[in-house]
Amino acid sequence: MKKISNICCIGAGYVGGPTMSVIAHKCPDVKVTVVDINQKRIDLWNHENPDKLPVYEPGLSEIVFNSRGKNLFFSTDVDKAIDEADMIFISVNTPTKTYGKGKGQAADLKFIELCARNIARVATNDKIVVEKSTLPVRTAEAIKSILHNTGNNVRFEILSNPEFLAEGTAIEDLLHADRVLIGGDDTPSGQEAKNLLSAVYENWLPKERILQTNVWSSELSKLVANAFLAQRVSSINSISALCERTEANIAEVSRAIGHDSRIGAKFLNASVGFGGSCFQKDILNLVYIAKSFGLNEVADYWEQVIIMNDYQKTRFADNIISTMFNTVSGKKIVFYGWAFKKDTNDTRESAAIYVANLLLEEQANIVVYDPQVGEEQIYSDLDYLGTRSEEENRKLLKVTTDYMEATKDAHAIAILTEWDEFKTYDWNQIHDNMLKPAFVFDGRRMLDKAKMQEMGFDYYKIGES
Ligand SMILES: NC(=O)c1ccc[n+]([C@@H]2O[C@H](COP(=O)([O-])OP(=O)(O)OC[C@H]3O[C@@H](n4cnc5c(N)ncnc54)[C@H](O)[C@@H]3O)[C@@H](O)[C@H]2O)c1
Ligand SMILES: O=c1ccn([C@@H]2O[C@H](COP(=O)(O)OP(=O)(O)O[C@H]3O[C@H](CO)[C@@H](O)[C@H](O)[C@H]3O)[C@@H](O)[C@H]2O)c(=O)[nH]1
Repeated sequence: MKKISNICCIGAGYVGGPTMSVIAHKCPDVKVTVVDINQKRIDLWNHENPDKLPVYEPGLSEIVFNSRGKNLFFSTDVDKAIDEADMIFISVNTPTKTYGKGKGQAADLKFIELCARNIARVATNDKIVVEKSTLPVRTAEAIKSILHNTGNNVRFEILSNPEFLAEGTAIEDLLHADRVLIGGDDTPSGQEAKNLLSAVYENWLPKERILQTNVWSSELSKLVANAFLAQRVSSINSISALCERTEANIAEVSRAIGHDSRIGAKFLNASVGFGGSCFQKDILNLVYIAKSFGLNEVADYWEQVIIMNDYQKTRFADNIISTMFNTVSGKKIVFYGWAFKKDTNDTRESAAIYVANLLLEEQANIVVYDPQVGEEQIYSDLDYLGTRSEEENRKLLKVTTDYMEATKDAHAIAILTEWDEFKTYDWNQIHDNMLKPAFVFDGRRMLDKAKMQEMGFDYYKIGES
């Protein structure tokens, strides 16, 4: 095999869709087919209206519409795409297990195993199988074992190529990746496979940004990268609590420490807590792996990152309750934002869900506005927690598409996502609309405190007293 000409990706989600679209865009000679068992998702990827794509990412629809039907295809015919491909990416979900051994911590690998078995069943010629999903260290071992025991003389080379894109900036991150990590065996065929995958990325990235390692280092590095990033957020959030008691200002502290080139300025924004489908899941996975090797101190060390994040979400909700005279029962609280960060429609593990849940426990009436997240998703997030009946959730929480109307007779506004548009609102009018005192709880540190106070708001910003 001299060059890859046919790629299949199993899993058309937040990673598979954007990643393969960029590969197709940058490698016009390679046919890329993204497959999924979810017919609805595939139909949306094939939709004629760019606003209907299942993933919202700035710049994504342009790239999809450029290549779709030429060398980029979305399909539910998984077997056909596997059969035709010389390189198969596995990009399916690997959520935290909700049952059995490792429940609540270990990664659920059932979707990965199904993919491996599917490939083993269908493949008739040699394939390179690439783990794109985030996986516990040594998962490639299990995939290898399934693939190598088919008895049909097909040779498989397994590579680990974890994805580092962040949602909201996926296209930028893919086009200008800091690094691409490729883990594979040091055998001649392993080396050849690593080089073939590297050649795909070299179509748009400088070679020195493509790092090759063994499979296990690659698998583990993905978990460690997320753990380090999340740890920074938890670290700064822990200090935000201290700032609120001491008249120190978290923005000034972040700036002061971030100027130290050894610390660096990124990922030091205090917030209502990190969300997203990855940070918590991957740290829990790291904790589980450490425990399974008897490394309890290592496990405890990383678990603290999650404990601090939970504390930050609870602290935010508690502060709303105590500031509003220790009761929010029957009070209208408007949520600006539900997504776990701006520029995405993804709500997985969003802090908003947990803050809402805590306030609903206190019988608050919540009205949610998010520019990209719809009613169905918001109720499904809440119902999933199972805290109260579906009827009760719909009675206590409403979803709106009118951010201004929502503020009429509201007691408070809580900012949960840092959507840029919130800065452009007519906050004077919002103040007029609200009951007084008009509370704003800024969980994303978006607005100018002095101006908000001048307008008459009772304004609370994370990390400032
Ligand atoms: N979301 C991110 O920003 C991000 C970034 C880096 C890495 N990751 C990792 O990438 C992986 C995928 O994440 P995601 O956010 O894209 O998940 P996702 O849930 O959005 O998409 C996964 C897709 O895989 C499909 N699928 C599951 N089993 C299948 C099977 N047997 N055959 C065909 N399709 C199947 C599902 O229907 C779903 O559409 C995870 O391991 C995640 O940890 C995610
Ligand atoms: O200074 C910061 C930075 C981030 N966050 C929050 O942290 C969460 C995660 O943000 P981010 O990392 O930007 O988005 P993700 O899409 O979750 O991306 C992370 O998780 C992906 C999935 O594994 C990795 O590929 C990325 O490299 C990694 O950044 C969000 O809720 C952010 O609001 C903060 O509160 N403060």
